Amino acid sequence: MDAYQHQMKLLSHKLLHIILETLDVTQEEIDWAISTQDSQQALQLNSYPCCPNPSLALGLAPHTDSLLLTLLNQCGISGLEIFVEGSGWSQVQPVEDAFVVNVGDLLHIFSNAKFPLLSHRASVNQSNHRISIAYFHGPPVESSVAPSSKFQKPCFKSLLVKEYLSLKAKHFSRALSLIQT
Ligand SMILES: O=C(O)CCC(=O)C(=O)O
Ligand SMILES: [Fe+2]
Repeated sequence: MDAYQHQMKLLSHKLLHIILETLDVTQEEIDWAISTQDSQQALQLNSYPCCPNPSLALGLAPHTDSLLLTLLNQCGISGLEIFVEGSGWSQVQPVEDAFVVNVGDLLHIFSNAKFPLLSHRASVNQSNHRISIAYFHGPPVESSVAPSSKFQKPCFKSLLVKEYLSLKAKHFSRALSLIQT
């Protein structure tokens, strides 16, 4: 598990570098997102046992991920669903040797909403016990999050990362609207 987490950390740093370069942000901001000291990282193992009637149950309720970036491994069994405006919930089929990369709330804020969030959930199935592995990467909890300084009209207020996370814990999907300018 430690080796897996280490590889996820390296991959999330590489991806964030590429993503942030497209925003043309400052080196200081890149350091904030990727800084190795005090950055948040967590590996979450999700376990969804078989369910006799999947239409009556959900594995994981709809949500957006809170940190900057998530690397999700579906371990070969489908179950992840995303909400697409206009067409509703649709399944994300697992692709061999590939991860699902989710933009988290903090990256949405930092990109001044340029990178959209996708609400997602996990369904259960009758025949397979499903496991998924989510790796979450975020900046230090004591740092501040705000739209990058390159945006002249920030659409979110600045606040501490830990303040945003407690707003999210209390207000779930309404947290973002509470910090809109
Ligand atoms: O199990 C899945 O496919 C989704 C997991 C997830 O969204 C999460 O852990 O945040
Ligand atoms: Fe998630």
